[in-house]
Amino acid sequence: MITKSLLQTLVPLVDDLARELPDGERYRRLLEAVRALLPCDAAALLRLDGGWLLPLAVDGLSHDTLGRRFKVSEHPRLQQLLEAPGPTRFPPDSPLPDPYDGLIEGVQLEVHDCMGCPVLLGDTPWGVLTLDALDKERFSSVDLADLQAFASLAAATVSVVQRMAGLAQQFEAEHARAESYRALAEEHPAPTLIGQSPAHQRLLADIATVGNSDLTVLITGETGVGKELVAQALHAASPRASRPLISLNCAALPESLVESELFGHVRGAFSGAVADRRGKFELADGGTLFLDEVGELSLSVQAKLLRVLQGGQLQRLGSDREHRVDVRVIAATNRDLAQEVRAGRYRADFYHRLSVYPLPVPPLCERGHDVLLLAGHFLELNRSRLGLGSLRLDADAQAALLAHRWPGNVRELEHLIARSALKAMQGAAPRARIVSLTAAHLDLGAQTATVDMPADTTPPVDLRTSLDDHQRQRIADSLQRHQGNWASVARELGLHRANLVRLAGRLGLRKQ
Ligand SMILES: Nc1ncnc2c1ncn2[C@@H]1O[C@H](COP(=O)(O)OP(=O)(O)OP(=O)(O)O)[C@@H](O)[C@H]1O
Repeated sequence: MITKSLLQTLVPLVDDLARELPDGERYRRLLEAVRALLPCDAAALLRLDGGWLLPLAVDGLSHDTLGRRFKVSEHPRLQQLLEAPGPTRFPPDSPLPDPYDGLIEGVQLEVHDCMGCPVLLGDTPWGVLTLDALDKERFSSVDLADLQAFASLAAATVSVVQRMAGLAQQFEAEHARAESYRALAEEHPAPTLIGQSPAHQRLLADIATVGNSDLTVLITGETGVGKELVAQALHAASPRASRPLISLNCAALPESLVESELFGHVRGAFSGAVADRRGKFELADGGTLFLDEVGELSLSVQAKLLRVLQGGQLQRLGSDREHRVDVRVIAATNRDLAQEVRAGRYRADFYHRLSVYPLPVPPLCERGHDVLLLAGHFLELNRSRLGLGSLRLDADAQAALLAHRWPGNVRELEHLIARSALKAMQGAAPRARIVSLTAAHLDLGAQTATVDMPADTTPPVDLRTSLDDHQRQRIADSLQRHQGNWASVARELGLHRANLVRLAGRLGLRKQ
């Protein structure tokens, strides 16, 4: 039976359906209403994507939950909710692990009462609505029909969002992915750029604007900010999405090989060329070519590339035949190419040809609380990899993550979480269901303090010199820890090996 209070809560939400509201706000209001009416400590709305459930909105759960991606096959409660025809309440003594154990805001406790309902668009599962409480009998008086009413409203909200965005095609694609989620034993969720900060929103808007064009894009940004993921997102947003995205890391190959990798070669073009081979340009025909670390190309390769970009024609090494290619180029660099041009190390014409649409990716320290969402994403990956029930952040760990400057950006965070998860697991009680990461596991204090509070007891030094000193010290310390293994040092510091080697050369730690 529909009660008066249910009606009073639902009517404003029905009104919302006909109003212009940001998508996030719609979902937030829905969950707020769920929490106002049903006696839960947390509620979440998750969207199905292949074999994964992605939280779209959470209320009462720690902020990092929004960045987590839950693999359905690893979370039996979510799987059961998704497959049920209607609402399910789990028995309070159910032995099944709860995906939100340890994630209820502000407490480290396990969830004790849990219910949820599939959200269906037509007959197709679109996602789930979940409710959790910290004590055992909280939901005993809840009428499952109330939960069903909210799930139906969630479905209506989703339909409105999709129609308003004119996403008919995406709607079809999502249906296809949702339909076959059991068949999709995917190891990783489709790559998504995680974040909600204003800087991140601007990046997404830029991707949407230029993605749907054939313009050449130059993605810039510090090491580890996610330039490669941005390139993938640009390709996915383009009319070439169903065609190949071919990548070449320009820093990883010596000059002679870069040319043959890019343009291909014919048999006998050089010793070792035992057969004709197509280059990346030909492989990317009709699609996109991603040139990573494009700042590392030599002047002579830049000249050859420029000719292909201008004329759309190339010759394989050792051949005089011309091949016509239709390729969109996306390039990325962490160098300041304008500065490289001024220093005579980069061709001005090539630089201008590449940067038709310059796309800067903001450093992590400018993305506010996105660091927690990203931490949540990496925590869930590590939870799964280590076979843990739950991997959560203590409040002091969250504060430490927010205070750190992240010179190695998202990659540094990714490696830090992997390292700290291992430490936390080793320190936890055997077979602990919830493992908590503390600030001590993250061990960021000294680094954060050093960056935040430069010592002022010594005579003043310019910023460049003090930065160099700091970097020299960190690399030297890490080298000692890893017995001189440069690959391990690069991993620890969140740098590409080639960039680390170059930096170490400049700092006098290694012969150039
Ligand atoms: N917004 C994001 N959401 C999820 N994962 C991200 C995001 N940004 C970066 N990552 C992850 O961080 C790691 C580093 O990202 P990526 O390799 O794209 O950085 P990059 O800028 O290309 O680095 P480099 O300059 O060193 O080549 C990858 O594992 C990537 O998946």
